[in-house]
Amino acid sequence: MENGAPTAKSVIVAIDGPSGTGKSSTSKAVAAQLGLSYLDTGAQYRAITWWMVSNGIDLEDPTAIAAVAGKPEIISGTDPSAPTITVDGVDVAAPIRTQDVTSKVSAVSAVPEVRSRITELQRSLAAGAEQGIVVEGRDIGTTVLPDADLKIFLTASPEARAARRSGELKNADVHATREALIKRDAADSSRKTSPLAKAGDAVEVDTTELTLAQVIECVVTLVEEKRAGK
Ligand SMILES: Nc1ncnc2c1ncn2[C@@H]1O[C@H](COP(=O)(O)OP(=O)(O)OP(=O)(O)O)[C@@H](O)[C@H]1O
Ligand SMILES: Nc1ccn([C@@H]2O[C@H](COP(=O)(O)O)[C@@H](O)[C@H]2O)c(=O)n1
Repeated sequence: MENGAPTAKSVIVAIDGPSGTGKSSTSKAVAAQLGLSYLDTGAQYRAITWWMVSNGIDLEDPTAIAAVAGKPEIISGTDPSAPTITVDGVDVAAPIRTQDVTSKVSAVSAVPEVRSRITELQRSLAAGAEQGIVVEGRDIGTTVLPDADLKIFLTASPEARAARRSGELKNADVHATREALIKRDAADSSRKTSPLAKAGDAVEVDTTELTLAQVIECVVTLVEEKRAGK
Protein backbone atom coordinates (compact mmCIF):
# COMPACT_ATOMS: atom_id res chain seq x y z
CA MET A 1 0.00 0.00 0.00
CA GLU A 2 1.30 3.49 -0.93
CA ASN A 3 0.04 6.77 0.63
CA GLY A 4 -2.65 4.72 2.38
CA ALA A 5 -4.36 3.84 -0.94
CA PRO A 6 -4.62 0.17 -1.91
CA THR A 7 -2.84 -0.64 -5.19
CA ALA A 8 -4.77 -2.80 -7.66
CA LYS A 9 -3.48 -6.36 -7.70
CA SER A 10 -1.66 -7.41 -10.87
CA VAL A 11 -3.89 -9.68 -12.88
CA ILE A 12 -3.37 -11.98 -15.86
CA VAL A 13 -6.35 -12.39 -18.15
CA ALA A 14 -6.48 -14.97 -20.98
CA ILE A 15 -9.05 -14.40 -23.73
CA ASP A 16 -9.45 -17.12 -26.36
CA GLY A 17 -11.96 -17.97 -29.04
CA PRO A 18 -12.51 -18.47 -32.77
CA SER A 19 -11.95 -15.76 -35.42
CA GLY A 20 -14.16 -12.69 -35.35
CA THR A 21 -15.64 -13.28 -31.90
CA GLY A 22 -14.31 -9.92 -30.72
CA LYS A 23 -11.13 -10.96 -28.87
CA SER A 24 -8.91 -8.10 -30.06
CA SER A 25 -11.49 -5.32 -29.72
CA THR A 26 -12.57 -6.53 -26.29
CA SER A 27 -9.07 -7.23 -24.96
CA LYS A 28 -7.69 -3.86 -26.06
CA ALA A 29 -10.58 -1.94 -24.50
CA VAL A 30 -10.53 -3.93 -21.24
CA ALA A 31 -6.76 -3.50 -20.90
CA ALA A 32 -6.99 0.26 -21.59
CA GLN A 33 -9.84 0.70 -19.12
CA LEU A 34 -8.07 -1.22 -16.34
CA GLY A 35 -4.51 0.04 -16.93
CA LEU A 36 -3.20 -3.36 -18.05
CA SER A 37 -0.86 -4.33 -20.88
CA TYR A 38 -2.31 -6.02 -23.96
CA LEU A 39 -0.90 -8.77 -26.18
CA ASP A 40 -2.36 -9.83 -29.54
CA THR A 41 -0.81 -13.28 -30.05
CA GLY A 42 -2.48 -13.70 -33.45
CA ALA A 43 -0.38 -10.75 -34.65
CA GLN A 44 2.77 -12.68 -33.67
CA TYR A 45 1.73 -15.74 -35.70
CA ARG A 46 0.83 -13.44 -38.58
CA ALA A 47 4.23 -11.73 -38.28
CA ILE A 48 6.20 -14.96 -38.51
CA THR A 49 4.00 -16.03 -41.44
CA TRP A 50 4.68 -12.71 -43.19
CA TRP A 51 8.43 -13.31 -42.72
CA MET A 52 8.17 -16.85 -44.14
CA VAL A 53 6.26 -15.58 -47.19
CA SER A 54 8.71 -12.70 -47.69
CA ASN A 55 11.64 -15.12 -47.55
CA GLY A 56 10.16 -17.65 -49.98
CA ILE A 57 9.80 -20.49 -47.47
CA ASP A 58 7.70 -23.39 -48.78
CA LEU A 59 4.65 -23.26 -46.50
CA GLU A 60 3.55 -26.71 -47.60
CA ASP A 61 6.66 -28.15 -46.00
CA PRO A 62 6.50 -28.14 -42.15
CA THR A 63 10.15 -29.22 -41.98
CA ALA A 64 11.21 -26.14 -43.96
CA ILE A 65 9.11 -23.93 -41.68
CA ALA A 66 10.53 -25.56 -38.54
CA ALA A 67 14.11 -25.12 -39.75
CA VAL A 68 13.81 -21.30 -39.86
CA ALA A 69 11.30 -20.73 -37.03
CA GLY A 70 13.97 -19.23 -34.77
CA LYS A 71 15.32 -16.73 -37.33
CA PRO A 72 13.05 -13.66 -37.35
CA GLU A 73 13.14 -11.29 -34.39
CA ILE A 74 9.55 -10.49 -33.47
CA ILE A 75 8.83 -7.63 -31.08
CA SER A 76 5.36 -6.81 -29.76
CA GLY A 77 4.53 -3.49 -28.09
CA THR A 78 1.92 -4.05 -25.39
CA ASP A 79 0.39 -0.59 -24.88
CA PRO A 80 -3.35 -1.18 -25.54
CA SER A 81 -3.77 2.35 -26.95
CA ALA A 82 -1.01 1.77 -29.53
CA PRO A 83 -0.06 -1.91 -29.92
CA THR A 84 2.88 -2.48 -32.27
CA ILE A 85 4.52 -5.42 -34.03
CA THR A 86 7.88 -5.50 -35.81
CA VAL A 87 9.88 -8.21 -37.54
CA ASP A 88 13.64 -7.61 -37.70
CA GLY A 89 12.92 -3.94 -37.02
CA VAL A 90 10.28 -3.57 -39.79
CA ASP A 91 6.80 -2.37 -38.80
CA VAL A 92 4.50 -5.11 -40.14
CA ALA A 93 1.21 -3.97 -38.59
CA ALA A 94 -0.37 -3.47 -42.03
CA PRO A 95 1.09 -6.30 -44.16
CA ILE A 96 0.20 -8.99 -41.62
CA ARG A 97 -3.52 -8.20 -42.19
CA THR A 98 -3.55 -9.03 -45.92
CA GLN A 99 -5.72 -11.87 -47.24
CA ASP A 100 -2.54 -13.64 -48.35
CA VAL A 101 -1.16 -13.82 -44.81
CA THR A 102 -4.60 -14.64 -43.35
CA SER A 103 -4.97 -17.60 -45.70
CA LYS A 104 -1.51 -18.96 -44.82
CA VAL A 105 -1.19 -18.34 -41.09
CA SER A 106 -2.87 -21.58 -39.93
CA ALA A 107 -0.30 -23.71 -41.80
CA VAL A 108 2.57 -21.87 -40.11
CA SER A 109 1.01 -21.74 -36.64
CA ALA A 110 0.45 -25.51 -36.69
CA VAL A 111 4.21 -26.22 -36.72
CA PRO A 112 5.40 -27.16 -33.18
CA GLU A 113 8.75 -25.31 -33.51
CA VAL A 114 6.87 -22.11 -34.40
CA ARG A 115 4.53 -22.54 -31.46
CA SER A 116 7.27 -23.17 -28.91
CA ARG A 117 9.18 -20.11 -30.13
CA ILE A 118 6.14 -17.82 -30.01
CA THR A 119 4.87 -19.27 -26.71
CA GLU A 120 8.21 -18.40 -25.10
CA LEU A 121 7.88 -14.77 -26.27
CA GLN A 122 4.33 -14.62 -24.94
CA ARG A 123 5.24 -15.96 -21.50
CA SER A 124 8.14 -13.57 -21.21
CA LEU A 125 5.92 -10.56 -22.07
CA ALA A 126 3.27 -11.69 -19.59
CA ALA A 127 5.88 -12.15 -16.84
CA GLY A 128 7.22 -8.63 -17.45
CA ALA A 129 3.85 -6.85 -17.32
CA GLU A 130 3.94 -5.13 -13.92
CA GLN A 131 0.29 -4.13 -13.65
CA GLY A 132 -0.92 -7.28 -15.38
CA ILE A 133 -1.90 -8.10 -18.94
CA VAL A 134 -4.75 -9.20 -21.18
CA VAL A 135 -3.45 -11.82 -23.61
CA GLU A 136 -5.72 -12.92 -26.46
CA GLY A 137 -5.43 -15.84 -28.84
CA ARG A 138 -6.42 -19.48 -29.28
CA ASP A 139 -4.42 -21.43 -26.68
CA ILE A 140 -3.69 -18.88 -23.96
CA GLY A 141 -5.87 -20.43 -21.26
CA THR A 142 -4.98 -24.01 -22.17
CA THR A 143 -1.25 -23.82 -22.93
CA VAL A 144 0.48 -20.45 -22.79
CA LEU A 145 -0.79 -19.23 -19.39
CA PRO A 146 -2.61 -22.14 -17.76
CA ASP A 147 -2.36 -20.36 -14.38
CA ALA A 148 -4.00 -17.12 -15.62
CA ASP A 149 -6.14 -15.43 -12.96
CA LEU A 150 -9.12 -15.26 -15.30
CA LYS A 151 -9.86 -17.17 -18.50
CA ILE A 152 -12.54 -16.14 -20.94
CA PHE A 153 -13.67 -17.97 -24.08
CA LEU A 154 -15.58 -15.77 -26.53
CA THR A 155 -17.94 -17.32 -29.06
CA ALA A 156 -20.43 -16.02 -31.66
CA SER A 157 -22.38 -17.62 -34.49
CA PRO A 158 -20.54 -17.90 -37.82
CA GLU A 159 -23.18 -15.59 -39.34
CA ALA A 160 -22.54 -12.83 -36.78
CA ARG A 161 -18.78 -13.20 -37.15
CA ALA A 162 -18.94 -13.09 -40.96
CA ALA A 163 -21.17 -10.01 -40.86
CA ARG A 164 -18.70 -8.27 -38.51
CA ARG A 165 -15.72 -9.12 -40.71
CA SER A 166 -17.52 -8.17 -43.93
CA GLY A 167 -18.34 -4.82 -42.36
CA GLU A 168 -14.59 -4.20 -42.07
CA LEU A 169 -13.67 -5.19 -45.63
CA LYS A 170 -14.92 -3.17 -48.60
CA ASN A 171 -16.92 -5.22 -51.15
CA ALA A 172 -16.54 -8.42 -49.08
CA ASP A 173 -18.95 -11.25 -49.81
CA VAL A 174 -20.51 -12.38 -46.50
CA HIS A 175 -20.86 -15.99 -47.67
CA ALA A 176 -17.20 -16.22 -48.76
CA THR A 177 -16.10 -14.54 -45.53
CA ARG A 178 -18.15 -17.05 -43.49
CA GLU A 179 -16.61 -20.00 -45.36
CA ALA A 180 -13.07 -18.62 -44.92
CA LEU A 181 -13.41 -18.14 -41.18
CA ILE A 182 -14.98 -21.59 -40.71
CA LYS A 183 -12.06 -23.09 -42.66
CA ARG A 184 -9.49 -21.24 -40.53
CA ASP A 185 -11.21 -22.24 -37.27
CA ALA A 186 -11.30 -25.89 -38.41
CA ALA A 187 -7.56 -25.84 -39.15
CA ASP A 188 -6.78 -24.09 -35.85
CA SER A 189 -9.00 -26.50 -33.85
CA SER A 190 -7.71 -29.69 -35.43
CA ARG A 191 -3.93 -29.18 -35.28
CA LYS A 192 -2.06 -31.51 -32.93
CA THR A 193 -0.09 -28.90 -30.97
CA SER A 194 -2.13 -26.60 -28.70
CA PRO A 195 -5.25 -26.29 -30.83
CA LEU A 196 -7.93 -23.64 -30.42
CA ALA A 197 -9.83 -24.87 -27.36
CA LYS A 198 -11.75 -23.66 -24.33
CA ALA A 199 -9.92 -24.28 -21.05
CA GLY A 200 -11.97 -26.29 -18.56
CA ASP A 201 -11.98 -23.35 -16.12
CA ALA A 202 -12.76 -20.62 -18.69
CA VAL A 203 -15.91 -18.50 -18.56
CA GLU A 204 -17.71 -18.76 -21.91
CA VAL A 205 -19.31 -15.57 -23.24
CA ASP A 206 -21.53 -15.88 -26.32
CA THR A 207 -21.30 -12.46 -28.02
CA THR A 208 -23.76 -13.15 -30.87
CA GLU A 209 -26.49 -10.95 -29.45
CA LEU A 210 -24.24 -8.54 -27.53
CA THR A 211 -22.84 -5.20 -28.62
CA LEU A 212 -19.10 -4.71 -28.30
CA ALA A 213 -19.74 -2.29 -25.41
CA GLN A 214 -21.74 -4.98 -23.58
CA VAL A 215 -18.98 -7.56 -24.04
CA ILE A 216 -16.37 -5.10 -22.73
CA GLU A 217 -18.52 -4.30 -19.70
CA CYS A 218 -19.05 -7.99 -18.98
CA VAL A 219 -15.31 -8.74 -19.10
CA VAL A 220 -14.37 -5.67 -17.03
CA THR A 221 -16.83 -6.84 -14.37
CA LEU A 222 -15.35 -10.34 -14.38
CA VAL A 223 -11.82 -8.93 -13.95
CA GLU A 224 -12.91 -6.60 -11.16
CA GLU A 225 -14.65 -9.43 -9.35
CA LYS A 226 -11.54 -11.55 -9.67
CA ARG A 227 -9.38 -8.72 -8.30
CA ALA A 228 -11.76 -8.27 -5.40
CA GLY A 229 -11.33 -11.96 -4.65
CA LYS A 230 -14.97 -12.91 -5.30
N1 LIG B 1 -20.08 -7.81 -29.97
C1 LIG B 1 -19.81 -7.26 -31.15
N2 LIG B 1 -20.80 -6.75 -31.90
C2 LIG B 1 -20.54 -6.22 -33.12
N3 LIG B 1 -19.33 -6.13 -33.69
C3 LIG B 1 -18.30 -6.61 -32.98
C4 LIG B 1 -18.48 -7.21 -31.67
N4 LIG B 1 -17.27 -7.60 -31.23
C5 LIG B 1 -16.38 -7.30 -32.20
N5 LIG B 1 -17.00 -6.69 -33.24
C6 LIG B 1 -16.39 -6.26 -34.50
O1 LIG B 1 -16.07 -7.46 -35.19
C7 LIG B 1 -14.85 -7.33 -35.88
C8 LIG B 1 -13.92 -8.47 -35.43
O2 LIG B 1 -13.56 -8.23 -34.07
P1 LIG B 1 -12.12 -8.60 -33.52
O3 LIG B 1 -11.06 -8.29 -34.52
O4 LIG B 1 -12.00 -7.99 -32.18
O5 LIG B 1 -12.28 -10.19 -33.42
P2 LIG B 1 -11.18 -11.29 -33.13
O6 LIG B 1 -11.85 -12.34 -32.35
O7 LIG B 1 -9.98 -10.65 -32.52
O8 LIG B 1 -10.86 -11.80 -34.59
P3 LIG B 1 -9.56 -12.57 -35.15
O9 LIG B 1 -9.33 -13.74 -34.28
O10 LIG B 1 -9.95 -12.98 -36.53
O11 LIG B 1 -8.43 -11.59 -35.10
C9 LIG B 1 -14.34 -5.93 -35.59
O12 LIG B 1 -14.73 -5.09 -36.66
C10 LIG B 1 -15.06 -5.53 -34.32
O13 LIG B 1 -15.27 -4.14 -34.22
N1 LIG C 1 -2.75 -18.06 -29.63
C1 LIG C 1 -2.86 -18.11 -30.98
C2 LIG C 1 -3.23 -17.00 -31.71
C3 LIG C 1 -3.31 -17.10 -33.08
N2 LIG C 1 -3.00 -18.26 -33.68
C4 LIG C 1 -2.94 -18.40 -35.13
O1 LIG C 1 -2.84 -17.12 -35.74
C5 LIG C 1 -3.92 -16.93 -36.64
C6 LIG C 1 -4.27 -15.47 -36.72
O2 LIG C 1 -4.90 -15.08 -35.52
P1 LIG C 1 -5.83 -13.78 -35.46
O3 LIG C 1 -6.34 -13.76 -34.06
O4 LIG C 1 -4.98 -12.61 -35.79
O5 LIG C 1 -6.90 -13.94 -36.49
C7 LIG C 1 -5.01 -17.90 -36.20
O6 LIG C 1 -5.87 -18.27 -37.25
C8 LIG C 1 -4.16 -19.07 -35.73
O7 LIG C 1 -3.74 -19.87 -36.81
C9 LIG C 1 -2.67 -19.35 -32.92
O8 LIG C 1 -2.41 -20.45 -33.48
N3 LIG C 1 -2.60 -19.26 -31.59
